[in-house]
Amino acid sequence: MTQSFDAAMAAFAPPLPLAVAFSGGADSTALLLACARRWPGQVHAIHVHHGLQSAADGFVAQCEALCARLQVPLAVCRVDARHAAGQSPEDAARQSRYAALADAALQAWPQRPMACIALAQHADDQVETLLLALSRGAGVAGLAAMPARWQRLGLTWLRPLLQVEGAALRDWLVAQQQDWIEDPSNTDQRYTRNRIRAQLLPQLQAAFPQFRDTFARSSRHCAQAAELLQEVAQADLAAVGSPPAIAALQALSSARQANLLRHWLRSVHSTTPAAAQLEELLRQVAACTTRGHQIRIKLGCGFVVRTGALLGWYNP
Ligand SMILES: Nc1ncnc2c1ncn2[C@@H]1O[C@H](COP(=O)(O)OP(=O)(O)OP(=O)(O)O)[C@@H](O)[C@H]1O
Repeated sequence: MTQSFDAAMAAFAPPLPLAVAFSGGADSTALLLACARRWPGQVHAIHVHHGLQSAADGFVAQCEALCARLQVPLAVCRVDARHAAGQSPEDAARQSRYAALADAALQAWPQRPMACIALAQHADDQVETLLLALSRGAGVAGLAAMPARWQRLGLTWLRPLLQVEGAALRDWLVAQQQDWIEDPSNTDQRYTRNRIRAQLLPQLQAAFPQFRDTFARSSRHCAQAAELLQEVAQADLAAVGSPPAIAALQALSSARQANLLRHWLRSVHSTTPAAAQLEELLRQVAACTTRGHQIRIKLGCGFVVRTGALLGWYNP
Protein backbone atom coordinates (compact mmCIF):
# COMPACT_ATOMS: atom_id res chain seq x y z
CA MET A 1 0.00 0.00 0.00
CA THR A 2 1.22 3.53 -0.63
CA GLN A 3 2.60 5.23 2.47
CA SER A 4 3.19 8.79 3.65
CA PHE A 5 6.80 9.93 3.51
CA ASP A 6 6.97 9.98 7.34
CA ALA A 7 5.62 6.42 7.59
CA ALA A 8 8.17 5.18 5.03
CA MET A 9 11.00 6.87 6.92
CA ALA A 10 9.75 5.49 10.27
CA ALA A 11 9.84 1.97 8.81
CA PHE A 12 13.34 2.45 7.36
CA ALA A 13 15.99 0.67 9.45
CA PRO A 14 19.20 0.55 7.37
CA PRO A 15 22.58 -0.75 8.50
CA LEU A 16 24.74 2.27 9.42
CA PRO A 17 26.74 4.15 8.32
CA LEU A 18 24.58 4.84 5.32
CA ALA A 19 25.34 6.56 2.01
CA VAL A 20 22.52 8.35 0.20
CA ALA A 21 22.79 8.49 -3.59
CA PHE A 22 22.15 12.20 -3.94
CA SER A 23 21.36 13.70 -7.35
CA GLY A 24 20.09 16.96 -5.87
CA GLY A 25 16.62 16.23 -7.33
CA ALA A 26 13.51 16.33 -5.16
CA ASP A 27 13.45 12.67 -4.19
CA SER A 28 17.02 12.22 -3.07
CA THR A 29 16.97 15.64 -1.38
CA ALA A 30 14.01 14.49 0.74
CA LEU A 31 15.72 11.18 1.53
CA LEU A 32 19.02 12.83 2.44
CA LEU A 33 17.41 15.49 4.62
CA ALA A 34 15.27 12.96 6.52
CA CYS A 35 18.19 10.52 7.00
CA ALA A 36 20.60 13.25 8.14
CA ARG A 37 18.09 14.40 10.76
CA ARG A 38 17.38 10.89 11.95
CA TRP A 39 20.98 9.56 12.13
CA PRO A 40 23.24 12.60 12.67
CA GLY A 41 26.90 11.82 11.95
CA GLN A 42 26.05 8.47 10.38
CA VAL A 43 24.91 9.62 6.96
CA HIS A 44 27.11 10.45 3.98
CA ALA A 45 26.12 11.55 0.48
CA ILE A 46 27.46 10.57 -2.94
CA HIS A 47 26.80 12.64 -6.04
CA VAL A 48 27.64 11.35 -9.49
CA HIS A 49 28.64 13.97 -12.06
CA HIS A 50 27.68 12.44 -15.41
CA GLY A 51 29.25 15.09 -17.56
CA LEU A 52 26.32 14.69 -19.97
CA GLN A 53 24.83 18.15 -19.69
CA SER A 54 26.30 21.59 -19.20
CA ALA A 55 24.11 22.13 -16.10
CA ALA A 56 25.93 19.32 -14.25
CA ASP A 57 28.55 21.62 -12.66
CA GLY A 58 25.73 23.70 -11.18
CA PHE A 59 24.14 20.54 -9.77
CA VAL A 60 27.42 19.74 -7.96
CA ALA A 61 27.56 23.22 -6.43
CA GLN A 62 23.97 22.91 -5.15
CA CYS A 63 24.64 19.46 -3.68
CA GLU A 64 27.77 20.78 -1.96
CA ALA A 65 25.82 23.68 -0.47
CA LEU A 66 23.08 21.49 1.01
CA CYS A 67 25.55 18.92 2.38
CA ALA A 68 27.62 21.68 4.00
CA ARG A 69 24.46 23.03 5.65
CA LEU A 70 23.45 19.56 6.88
CA GLN A 71 27.05 18.73 7.89
CA VAL A 72 26.89 15.62 5.74
CA PRO A 73 30.20 14.52 4.13
CA LEU A 74 29.78 14.51 0.34
CA ALA A 75 31.76 12.56 -2.25
CA VAL A 76 31.47 13.75 -5.85
CA CYS A 77 32.46 11.23 -8.51
CA ARG A 78 32.90 11.99 -12.16
CA VAL A 79 31.99 9.29 -14.65
CA ASP A 80 32.17 8.96 -18.39
CA ALA A 81 28.62 7.88 -19.15
CA ARG A 82 28.85 7.78 -22.94
CA HIS A 83 26.93 4.80 -24.26
CA ALA A 84 28.34 1.98 -26.36
CA ALA A 85 26.77 1.06 -29.72
CA GLY A 86 23.49 -0.80 -29.09
CA GLN A 87 23.17 0.46 -25.51
CA SER A 88 20.56 3.07 -24.50
CA PRO A 89 21.97 6.34 -23.11
CA GLU A 90 19.81 5.95 -19.97
CA ASP A 91 21.13 2.42 -19.40
CA ALA A 92 24.74 3.48 -19.88
CA ALA A 93 24.29 6.36 -17.43
CA ARG A 94 22.58 4.08 -14.89
CA GLN A 95 25.27 1.40 -15.05
CA SER A 96 28.20 3.76 -14.73
CA ARG A 97 26.33 5.56 -11.92
CA TYR A 98 25.85 2.36 -9.91
CA ALA A 99 29.51 1.36 -10.30
CA ALA A 100 30.64 4.86 -9.24
CA LEU A 101 28.28 4.84 -6.23
CA ALA A 102 29.68 1.48 -5.07
CA ASP A 103 33.30 2.64 -5.50
CA ALA A 104 32.65 5.82 -3.56
CA ALA A 105 30.76 4.05 -0.76
CA LEU A 106 33.65 1.64 -0.23
CA GLN A 107 36.59 3.97 -0.90
CA ALA A 108 35.74 7.66 -0.46
CA TRP A 109 35.97 7.42 3.34
CA PRO A 110 38.64 4.71 3.87
CA GLN A 111 38.44 4.99 7.67
CA ARG A 112 34.72 4.36 7.49
CA PRO A 113 33.41 2.43 4.47
CA MET A 114 29.65 2.60 4.07
CA ALA A 115 27.50 -0.45 4.91
CA CYS A 116 24.77 0.38 2.42
CA ILE A 117 23.52 2.80 -0.22
CA ALA A 118 20.00 4.23 -0.25
CA LEU A 119 18.36 5.33 -3.49
CA ALA A 120 15.30 7.55 -3.63
CA GLN A 121 13.09 5.95 -6.28
CA HIS A 122 9.41 6.18 -5.30
CA ALA A 123 6.03 4.63 -6.21
CA ASP A 124 5.65 6.63 -9.44
CA ASP A 125 9.15 5.60 -10.56
CA GLN A 126 8.15 1.99 -9.90
CA VAL A 127 5.04 2.31 -12.12
CA GLU A 128 7.13 3.99 -14.83
CA THR A 129 9.64 1.12 -14.66
CA LEU A 130 6.85 -1.43 -15.05
CA LEU A 131 5.28 0.44 -17.99
CA LEU A 132 8.72 0.83 -19.63
CA ALA A 133 9.21 -2.94 -19.30
CA LEU A 134 5.78 -3.55 -20.86
CA SER A 135 6.57 -1.15 -23.70
CA ARG A 136 9.68 -3.24 -24.50
CA GLY A 137 7.77 -6.54 -24.32
CA ALA A 138 9.75 -7.70 -21.27
CA GLY A 139 9.24 -11.04 -19.52
CA VAL A 140 8.52 -11.54 -15.84
CA ALA A 141 12.03 -10.54 -14.74
CA GLY A 142 11.55 -7.09 -16.30
CA LEU A 143 7.96 -6.76 -15.06
CA ALA A 144 9.22 -7.41 -11.52
CA ALA A 145 10.40 -3.75 -11.70
CA MET A 146 12.74 -2.48 -8.96
CA PRO A 147 13.52 -4.45 -5.78
CA ALA A 148 13.43 -2.62 -2.42
CA ARG A 149 16.62 -4.35 -1.26
CA TRP A 150 19.46 -6.28 -2.92
CA GLN A 151 23.16 -7.05 -2.56
CA ARG A 152 25.62 -6.08 -5.25
CA LEU A 153 29.25 -4.99 -5.58
CA GLY A 154 29.87 -5.79 -1.91
CA LEU A 155 27.10 -3.53 -0.59
CA THR A 156 23.46 -3.59 0.49
CA TRP A 157 21.32 -1.33 -1.72
CA LEU A 158 18.00 -0.03 -0.42
CA ARG A 159 15.02 1.82 -1.87
CA PRO A 160 13.01 2.89 1.19
CA LEU A 161 10.58 5.17 -0.71
CA LEU A 162 9.10 2.70 -3.20
CA GLN A 163 5.66 3.04 -1.60
CA VAL A 164 5.61 6.84 -1.43
CA GLU A 165 3.94 8.89 -4.18
CA GLY A 166 6.20 11.40 -5.92
CA ALA A 167 3.80 14.25 -5.04
CA ALA A 168 3.95 13.32 -1.33
CA LEU A 169 7.74 13.68 -1.39
CA ARG A 170 7.54 17.11 -2.95
CA ASP A 171 4.81 18.20 -0.50
CA TRP A 172 7.07 17.11 2.37
CA LEU A 173 9.99 19.14 0.97
CA VAL A 174 7.79 22.21 0.55
CA ALA A 175 6.62 21.84 4.16
CA GLN A 176 10.32 21.76 5.22
CA GLN A 177 10.98 24.84 3.05
CA GLN A 178 13.69 22.85 1.32
CA ASP A 179 14.24 23.45 -2.37
CA TRP A 180 15.72 21.07 -4.92
CA ILE A 181 17.17 20.92 -8.42
CA GLU A 182 14.74 20.52 -11.33
CA ASP A 183 16.79 18.59 -13.89
CA PRO A 184 15.66 19.93 -17.30
CA SER A 185 16.21 16.50 -18.90
CA ASN A 186 13.38 15.07 -16.73
CA THR A 187 10.83 16.82 -18.94
CA ASP A 188 12.48 15.96 -22.28
CA GLN A 189 9.71 14.14 -24.17
CA ARG A 190 12.22 12.28 -26.34
CA TYR A 191 12.72 9.88 -23.43
CA THR A 192 10.06 7.18 -23.08
CA ARG A 193 10.14 7.41 -19.27
CA ASN A 194 9.34 11.12 -19.41
CA ARG A 195 6.44 10.53 -21.82
CA ILE A 196 5.07 7.87 -19.47
CA ARG A 197 5.33 10.30 -16.55
CA ALA A 198 3.78 13.28 -18.33
CA GLN A 199 1.13 11.55 -20.44
CA LEU A 200 0.22 8.15 -18.97
CA LEU A 201 0.38 8.62 -15.20
CA PRO A 202 -2.27 11.39 -15.11
CA GLN A 203 -4.59 9.20 -17.22
CA LEU A 204 -4.00 6.20 -14.96
CA GLN A 205 -4.69 8.35 -11.90
CA ALA A 206 -8.04 9.40 -13.43
CA ALA A 207 -9.05 5.90 -14.57
CA PHE A 208 -7.61 3.69 -11.77
CA PRO A 209 -6.80 5.74 -8.67
CA GLN A 210 -5.31 2.64 -6.97
CA PHE A 211 -2.90 1.93 -9.83
CA ARG A 212 0.28 2.38 -7.77
CA ASP A 213 -0.78 -0.34 -5.32
CA THR A 214 -2.22 -2.78 -7.85
CA PHE A 215 0.67 -2.40 -10.31
CA ALA A 216 3.13 -2.92 -7.46
CA ARG A 217 1.26 -6.09 -6.49
CA SER A 218 1.57 -7.38 -10.07
CA SER A 219 5.28 -6.59 -9.99
CA ARG A 220 5.66 -8.61 -6.79
CA HIS A 221 3.88 -11.57 -8.44
CA CYS A 222 6.27 -11.24 -11.38
CA ALA A 223 9.30 -11.06 -9.05
CA GLN A 224 8.21 -14.36 -7.46
CA ALA A 225 7.60 -15.96 -10.84
CA ALA A 226 11.01 -14.78 -12.05
CA GLU A 227 12.66 -16.36 -9.01
CA LEU A 228 10.91 -19.67 -9.70
CA LEU A 229 11.90 -19.60 -13.37
CA GLN A 230 15.49 -18.99 -12.33
CA GLU A 231 15.44 -21.95 -9.94
CA VAL A 232 13.90 -24.23 -12.59
CA ALA A 233 16.47 -23.05 -15.17
CA GLN A 234 19.38 -23.75 -12.81
CA ALA A 235 18.09 -27.25 -12.00
CA ASP A 236 17.38 -28.01 -15.69
CA LEU A 237 20.80 -26.76 -16.82
CA ALA A 238 22.47 -28.93 -14.18
CA ALA A 239 20.53 -31.95 -15.50
CA VAL A 240 20.97 -31.22 -19.24
CA GLY A 241 24.60 -30.08 -18.92
CA SER A 242 26.48 -26.97 -19.98
CA PRO A 243 26.81 -26.87 -22.94
CA PRO A 244 23.36 -28.48 -23.22
CA ALA A 245 22.96 -32.01 -24.61
CA ILE A 246 20.41 -31.83 -27.44
CA ALA A 247 18.62 -35.12 -26.65
CA ALA A 248 18.19 -34.15 -22.97
CA LEU A 249 16.93 -30.72 -24.03
CA GLN A 250 14.37 -32.27 -26.37
CA ALA A 251 12.92 -34.28 -23.49
CA LEU A 252 11.81 -31.04 -21.77
CA SER A 253 8.66 -29.06 -22.61
CA SER A 254 9.30 -26.21 -25.02
CA ALA A 255 8.62 -23.62 -22.26
CA ARG A 256 11.34 -25.24 -20.13
CA GLN A 257 13.70 -25.43 -23.10
CA ALA A 258 13.22 -21.69 -23.71
CA ASN A 259 13.72 -20.92 -20.02
CA LEU A 260 16.87 -23.06 -19.84
CA LEU A 261 18.40 -21.69 -23.06
CA ARG A 262 17.76 -18.08 -22.02
CA HIS A 263 19.44 -18.81 -18.68
CA TRP A 264 22.40 -20.63 -20.31
CA LEU A 265 22.99 -17.81 -22.79
CA ARG A 266 22.70 -15.11 -20.15
CA SER A 267 24.63 -16.71 -17.29
CA VAL A 268 27.36 -18.49 -19.26
CA HIS A 269 27.68 -16.31 -22.38
CA SER A 270 26.37 -12.92 -21.15
CA THR A 271 23.99 -12.57 -24.06
CA THR A 272 20.23 -12.05 -24.24
CA PRO A 273 18.55 -13.48 -27.34
CA ALA A 274 15.73 -11.63 -29.11
CA ALA A 275 12.37 -13.45 -28.87
CA ALA A 276 12.40 -14.35 -32.60
CA GLN A 277 15.96 -15.76 -32.38
CA LEU A 278 15.06 -17.96 -29.43
CA GLU A 279 11.95 -19.22 -31.24
CA GLU A 280 14.08 -20.15 -34.22
CA LEU A 281 16.55 -22.00 -31.98
CA LEU A 282 13.69 -23.97 -30.37
CA ARG A 283 12.39 -24.87 -33.82
CA GLN A 284 15.85 -26.09 -34.87
CA VAL A 285 16.33 -28.10 -31.67
CA ALA A 286 12.96 -29.80 -32.26
CA ALA A 287 13.94 -30.56 -35.88
CA CYS A 288 17.34 -31.97 -34.89
CA THR A 289 16.51 -35.66 -35.19
CA THR A 290 19.17 -36.87 -37.64
CA ARG A 291 22.95 -37.12 -37.34
CA GLY A 292 23.46 -34.71 -40.25
CA HIS A 293 21.16 -31.91 -39.04
CA GLN A 294 23.16 -28.67 -38.74
CA ILE A 295 22.34 -25.82 -36.36
CA ARG A 296 23.87 -22.37 -36.74
CA ILE A 297 21.78 -19.45 -35.50
CA LYS A 298 22.75 -15.89 -34.71
CA LEU A 299 21.77 -15.21 -31.10
CA GLY A 300 22.49 -11.99 -29.24
CA CYS A 301 26.15 -11.17 -29.82
CA GLY A 302 27.23 -14.64 -31.10
CA PHE A 303 26.10 -17.92 -32.66
CA VAL A 304 24.62 -21.15 -31.33
CA VAL A 305 25.87 -24.16 -33.30
CA ARG A 306 25.45 -27.91 -33.12
CA THR A 307 28.66 -29.72 -32.17
CA GLY A 308 27.85 -33.44 -32.24
CA ALA A 309 25.38 -34.24 -29.48
CA LEU A 310 25.71 -30.78 -27.88
CA LEU A 311 24.72 -27.19 -28.53
CA GLY A 312 27.80 -24.99 -28.67
CA TRP A 313 28.34 -21.25 -28.63
CA TYR A 314 30.86 -19.02 -30.28
CA ASN A 315 31.35 -15.31 -30.47
CA PRO A 316 33.18 -14.44 -33.71
N1 LIG B 1 23.75 11.98 -10.38
C1 LIG B 1 23.38 11.22 -9.36
N2 LIG B 1 24.20 11.11 -8.28
C2 LIG B 1 23.84 10.32 -7.24
N3 LIG B 1 22.70 9.62 -7.18
C3 LIG B 1 21.87 9.70 -8.21
C4 LIG B 1 22.15 10.50 -9.35
N4 LIG B 1 21.12 10.39 -10.21
C5 LIG B 1 20.23 9.56 -9.63
N5 LIG B 1 20.67 9.14 -8.43
C6 LIG B 1 20.00 8.24 -7.48
O1 LIG B 1 19.19 7.32 -8.22
C7 LIG B 1 17.82 7.56 -7.92
C8 LIG B 1 16.96 7.40 -9.16
O2 LIG B 1 17.45 8.20 -10.20
P1 LIG B 1 16.51 9.13 -11.06
O3 LIG B 1 17.24 9.42 -12.30
O4 LIG B 1 15.14 8.55 -11.11
O5 LIG B 1 16.47 10.37 -10.08
P2 LIG B 1 16.53 11.95 -10.37
O6 LIG B 1 15.27 12.36 -11.03
O7 LIG B 1 17.83 12.35 -11.02
O8 LIG B 1 16.65 12.59 -8.90
P3 LIG B 1 15.74 12.42 -7.67
O9 LIG B 1 15.25 11.01 -7.68
O10 LIG B 1 16.64 12.73 -6.54
O11 LIG B 1 14.62 13.41 -7.82
C9 LIG B 1 17.77 8.95 -7.32
O12 LIG B 1 16.64 9.09 -6.48
C10 LIG B 1 19.05 9.02 -6.57
O13 LIG B 1 18.98 8.35 -5.31
